[in-house]
Amino acid sequence: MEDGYITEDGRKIGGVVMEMKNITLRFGGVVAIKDISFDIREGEIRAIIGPNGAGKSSMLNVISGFYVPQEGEVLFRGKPRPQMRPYEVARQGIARTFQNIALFDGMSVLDNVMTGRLNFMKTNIFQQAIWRGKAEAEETENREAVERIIDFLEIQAIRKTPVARLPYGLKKRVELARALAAEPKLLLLDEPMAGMNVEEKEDMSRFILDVNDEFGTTIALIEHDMGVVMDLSDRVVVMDYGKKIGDGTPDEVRNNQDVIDAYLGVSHD
Ligand SMILES: Nc1ncnc2c1ncn2[C@@H]1O[C@H](COP(=O)(O)OP(=O)(O)OP(=O)(O)O)[C@@H](O)[C@H]1O
Repeated sequence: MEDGYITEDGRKIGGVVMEMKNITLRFGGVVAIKDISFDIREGEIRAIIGPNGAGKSSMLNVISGFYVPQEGEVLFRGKPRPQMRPYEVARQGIARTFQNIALFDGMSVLDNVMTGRLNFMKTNIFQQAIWRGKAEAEETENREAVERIIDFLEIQAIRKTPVARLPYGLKKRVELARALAAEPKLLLLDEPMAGMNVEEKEDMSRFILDVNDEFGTTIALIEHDMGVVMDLSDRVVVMDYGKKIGDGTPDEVRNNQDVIDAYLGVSHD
């Protein structure tokens, strides 16, 4: 597994992109993450699952660089990473979605997805005033990239619709579109299927698989519901009460007694 592995469906998974080494994260007296280690490989769909309060969101925030753990180390492409501002995270090629949808409600789908391109907009307002041609070329390029993503996620019909008018499942898809507009190498999804009905979950699963397949995007996602990620993920980390209780392929994890107990609510301390 040194340099990667081949999945059952024949996809090549590369070397380690991100490594979490003995991470411990505390909030005052609460230990949200206790001495957890795992890695994420290039091209992989990696899920972190666990019951309520297991520490998944905290872990996603450590991966994204928003939280710095009190103990342990996060290596991104082999280098330790410091706490970072959101734009610095974006420049590293990392984009994320949020559990509570974070879109601009009054703006159209198209404009919301455009905000994902901010890092590609090089000309500033003064350059735009004196050098209109360059600004226009840049705008065209960004619009084309956004339209491609809108087509890819099959949201053409709602491109001009204000986000506030959309049903929940579509809002989640628009959020995914905005994250993709940043052309991330690593995409972090925060409970992408939470609150969705069965059909919406199936759609979202298909889009996640398509994104990974089409763009080769490495995807790390956290999810409460064990069922939905099993068909989707290459490898799964299972957390419970801040600890890692399982890590492996979906089949390995499904048959792990600690995992079964955690999901049935059996205490194991
Ligand atoms: N900002 C914070 N301040 C204090 N405690 C926190 C904070 N964030 C999380 N916690 C605590 O850390 C523990 C792990 O929470 P976390 O939100 O990471 O779990 P989770 O697995 O994402 O839960 P859920 O599935 O309910 O979203 C919980 O006990 C929670 O109360």
